[in-house]
Amino acid sequence: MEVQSINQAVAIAGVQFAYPSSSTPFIKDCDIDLPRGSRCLLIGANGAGKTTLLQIVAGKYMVGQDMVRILGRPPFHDTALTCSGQLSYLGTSWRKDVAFAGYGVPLQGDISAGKMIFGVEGVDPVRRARLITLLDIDLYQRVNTMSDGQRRRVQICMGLLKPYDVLLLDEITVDLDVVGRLQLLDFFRAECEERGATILYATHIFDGLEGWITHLAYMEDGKLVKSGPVTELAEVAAVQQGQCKLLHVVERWLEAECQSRHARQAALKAAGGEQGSNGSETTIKPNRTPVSMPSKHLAFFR
Ligand SMILES: Nc1ncnc2c1ncn2[C@@H]1O[C@H](COP(=O)(O)OP(=O)(O)OP(=O)(O)O)[C@@H](O)[C@H]1O
Repeated sequence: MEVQSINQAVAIAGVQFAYPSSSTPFIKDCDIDLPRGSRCLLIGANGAGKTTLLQIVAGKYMVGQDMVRILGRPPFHDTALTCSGQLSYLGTSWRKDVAFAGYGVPLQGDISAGKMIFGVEGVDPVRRARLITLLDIDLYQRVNTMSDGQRRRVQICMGLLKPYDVLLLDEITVDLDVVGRLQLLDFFRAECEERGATILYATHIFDGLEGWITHLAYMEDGKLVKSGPVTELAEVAAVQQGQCKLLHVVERWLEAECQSRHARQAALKAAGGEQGSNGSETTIKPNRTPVSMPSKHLAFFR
């Protein structure tokens, strides 16, 4: 890998990763360069590999030291990156991990939100107060009496208490109401513009993201098929100029992906074989439409 510019926050180059249950790499051909201060939207169909890629970038899986660099350092090998909070990951597994291990406080327990939030040491009180207000947290409410969305707000608050340089978000706003989500997006934008923080955000909810994102990365079956600054992606640039909706652009990409998968499967079926959605293995993806299942299962859906 070339020497990284000091302005580069995230550098992903030639990353390859296979889950232990598979002999072939699922993640491949993924290159992303994000300068400091950027906000990159990571999108793709269910099962495309967004969470896997985010977890690789978060240093949860080992890949070659040159394949992923965060602030010039390899996240799996350089554990100080995550321990210091410079690299932070908030996602669905974070919900499970932090619920029982984060800061030694059980998030499902009979404890007030305030006790949990104020239990985190070394926090700037101004930042903490700003987050509590922003996320509209009732400090006196016990977390075991909270709704999913309220508990989610406490989790997000705790995850953002310490300022990060690079933040990885995996569908964290899914339980939030519309206003809460938009306010959080504004907070993130300010973090990027004022402090030079960098955000990589995987989501299926595009509301409020037009004009928010600076970069986009679209994954298909473990590969990045479109990525770069929004100004360099013609269809997304049109979104930024208000000519169309991001939702509709992504919908077109997903439909095209689906159609080409079906065409591949039909061709294989005609040739007498069976193939999985990535064209290399025979699999059933439970979150795909029935049409993508091997032909022997289609009978159930006819
Ligand atoms: N621990 C694991 N072991 C083996 N395969 C896994 C594991 N975790 C995920 N996968 C597989 O990797 C693929 C990508 O999953 P991943 O969760 O990264 O997708 P995603 O794009 O985040 O999907 P979604 O939008 O549904 O959250 C899927 O086919 C999934 O079944």
